[in-house]
Amino acid sequence: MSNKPALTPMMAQYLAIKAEHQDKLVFYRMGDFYELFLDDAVQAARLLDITLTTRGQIDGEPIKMAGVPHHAAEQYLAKLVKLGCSVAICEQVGEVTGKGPVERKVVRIVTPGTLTDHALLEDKETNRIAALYPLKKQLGLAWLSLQSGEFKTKLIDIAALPHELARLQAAELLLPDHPSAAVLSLSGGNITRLNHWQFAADAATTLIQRYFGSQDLRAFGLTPGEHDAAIGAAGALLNYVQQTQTQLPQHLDSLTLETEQQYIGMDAATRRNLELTQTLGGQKSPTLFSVLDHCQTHMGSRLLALWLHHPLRQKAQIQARQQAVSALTEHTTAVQNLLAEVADIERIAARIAVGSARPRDLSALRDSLALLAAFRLPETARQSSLVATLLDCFPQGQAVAALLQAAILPEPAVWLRDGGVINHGHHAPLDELRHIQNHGDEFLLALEARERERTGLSTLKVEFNRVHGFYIELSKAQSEHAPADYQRRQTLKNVERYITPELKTFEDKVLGAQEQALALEKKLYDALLAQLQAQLPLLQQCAKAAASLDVLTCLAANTRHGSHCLPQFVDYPCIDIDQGRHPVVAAQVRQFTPNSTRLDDKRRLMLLTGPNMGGKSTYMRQAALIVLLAHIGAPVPAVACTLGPIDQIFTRIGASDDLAGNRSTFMVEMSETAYILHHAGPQSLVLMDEVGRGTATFDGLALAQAIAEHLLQKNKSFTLFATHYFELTRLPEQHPAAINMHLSALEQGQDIVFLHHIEPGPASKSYGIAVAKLAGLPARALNSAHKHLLVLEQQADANRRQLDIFQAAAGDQAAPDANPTFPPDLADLLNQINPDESTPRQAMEQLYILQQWWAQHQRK
Ligand SMILES: Nc1ncnc2c1ncn2[C@@H]1O[C@H](COP(=O)(O)OP(=O)(O)OP(=O)(O)O)[C@@H](O)[C@H]1O
Repeated sequence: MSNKPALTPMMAQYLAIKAEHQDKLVFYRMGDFYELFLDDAVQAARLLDITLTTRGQIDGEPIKMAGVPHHAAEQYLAKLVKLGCSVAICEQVGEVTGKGPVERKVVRIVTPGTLTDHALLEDKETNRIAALYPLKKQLGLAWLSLQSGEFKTKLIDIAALPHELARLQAAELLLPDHPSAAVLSLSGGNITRLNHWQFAADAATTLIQRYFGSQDLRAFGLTPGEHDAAIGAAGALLNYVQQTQTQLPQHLDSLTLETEQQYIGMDAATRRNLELTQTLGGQKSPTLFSVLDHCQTHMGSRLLALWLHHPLRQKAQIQARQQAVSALTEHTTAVQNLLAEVADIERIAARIAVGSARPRDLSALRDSLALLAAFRLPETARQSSLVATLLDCFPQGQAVAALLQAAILPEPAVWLRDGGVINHGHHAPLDELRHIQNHGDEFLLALEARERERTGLSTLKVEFNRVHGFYIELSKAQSEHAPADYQRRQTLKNVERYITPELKTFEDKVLGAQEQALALEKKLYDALLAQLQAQLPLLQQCAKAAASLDVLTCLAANTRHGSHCLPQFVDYPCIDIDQGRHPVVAAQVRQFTPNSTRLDDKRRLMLLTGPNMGGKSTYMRQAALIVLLAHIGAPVPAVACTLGPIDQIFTRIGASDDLAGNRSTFMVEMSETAYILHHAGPQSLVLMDEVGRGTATFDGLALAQAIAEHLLQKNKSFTLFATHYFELTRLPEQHPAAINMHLSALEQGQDIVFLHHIEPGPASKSYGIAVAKLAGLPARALNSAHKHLLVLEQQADANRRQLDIFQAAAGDQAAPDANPTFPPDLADLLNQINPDESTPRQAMEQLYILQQWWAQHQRK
């Protein structure tokens, strides 16, 4: 017989629950605490910095334990989820019987991608969960947001995976636990592996059809066989949500199949380089989003961020937004004043869907819906059919507002457990319980008066004591006249005490009133949530309409700062920006110099030169940001703007090491460039900033030239190509679709003044030392640099003169003589070259000469 002490029933219960949630931390509810045991306790104590204690023993070992108070659990959950942990919340669900532990059940699993509590979410960010499913040659990607109800799926190319993930920024990624997933080579992020059968297309089809009550997936644009990987990924997501939320929330949008034609494509590097919602340094501002976001609601801000990452390609959709922006321009103040009072209906709806909405959520929802329903704009605003459609959603919220007005107190308590949430007059039994609690004295006085009158006994009193509760008291003398319905409760020396059925009922009511009222409020509240759950589609529609109105109004209001225009879209190839400004840099400098950008079928590549700090990067990004803004329907910072069809934006800007990915600066630069050369087309906008500078001068120059030529000849994309290689400015001589432009600067003595103005032709100088002076290089170092420069220039002149001797013989480098004559001795030729002191251009020329010398001597 084993002499090990048996597990306590509670520990046995805990271990059984833990066995089903091995990969999660289990928060096990005990009274006012969530307790964690064993390894969970050790991990939580470390991650949350909470005390680790012990309690009881298993196999002679003390059981490690750590706990967090129930009322503060959210902040601990937030921390754990941020660290990538998933937590199973195990609540007491049974009655306390005194026999064995109370029944407990996991009621919810909190994972990074399925959060709905607002304490756990960033206000302005959309929390998404995604699933990936490689199946044969397909790769399915599905994603959903439990806050917004967004639910989408698509088939993607494996090469596009990093870019899709950069776009979605999913908080959690589901993958099948199957060798086929190894091809995805994902690193970082919160990855949850599921049994691969959870991705099976058949089961997924049934689940999706059941959820949406549809007969067929074709309604969603999904064809079995053709889209199996996308269907499987979507099914795995639904299944996971069902498991973690214990039931499927009813508010998911109908599943949509996303196609490549919908949005302008941007790879991960482009989203990063354009600093749409995050700076290159990882901060939240200054970014395009931070500068634009004057939305009044958090749901508006989230939608704006979504739009920035999803520029539209369909002209009709963009123009509908443009018309809405124009129609709202006159009404921005009225709309913004309204929206400033509107709560985050989208997130409240999500909390209603999962049953976790709090009383203050419902009062905020009530007030917001009522405000929206009462809102009117003049007819002129409704000339935009989009604005009219959005405004027409709001009156539909009136019925829910009325329901909540009737059901919820004007200012309900924060917590349902405290009571004081359900309105007076909503439910008669609750009113009565509250009346008893609040008006017990009045009842007793009235009862006393009534009984005295009925019995005619002058000593009759209604009293209360802790031991005997309520009673009617009569003097000994009058007690013999007590009515028949008086039941004796206590006999004292001079008095008799009685109870009546009415007083007994009252006593039961008063003593239990508070408890009963709380229980009743909870029941009524749950019933109200169930009623609201039936209205979720309507709530989400109102939320989406309010968010869209918020973004469109924000875009309209932004035009007040400096001149903006609504771009015109044409069907021929062109990017024509008149006097454009960089929306973020312009908001930061005192005076911004506007610049125009003109590219068309005949001018496809602009070679940009100019001093460091001259504004090349700003100019290039400005063009991309204006194109992007134009495609979300926003007014752009320019005097005029005409755009032909654009399908993708690519950027190769700046150099950064990807040490985690084991790629050097140059490797990153070249793999990003390779991606562009493989994917850019004639409708793409490509920004290339100083490509080639990450390697030796000759290699860099040669690569830069080859890349520019590839873009001109093969990709035929619209390209802005900034470079410090002056040799490249010869490109337009061979390629008429290339043009030279430069950012101008003025020299004043040893100083430089940047004009930041774009002008035709190549730059004449690089002004590196003047910029170094601006950067604060010590005077001594600057002087020394000047001297070195002088020597280098003199040597270069000398070299040039020597080269000129060759050139006299060799002819023009651009059009080499077919039969130049050279000195017979190679040593002579080589002696005249000083590699340390040659400029890249001279070095190239020298190479040409050597090559020709060699060719000539081969022939001899
Ligand atoms: N059009 C403009 N008007 C006013 N200020 C500008 C303009 N363009 C750029 N600037 C200012 O000049 C700074 C440098 O610009 P930018 O980084 O674009 O130069 P660059 O030519 O790319 O430099 P480098 O070659 O060193 O990368 C910006 O941070 C901004 O403050």
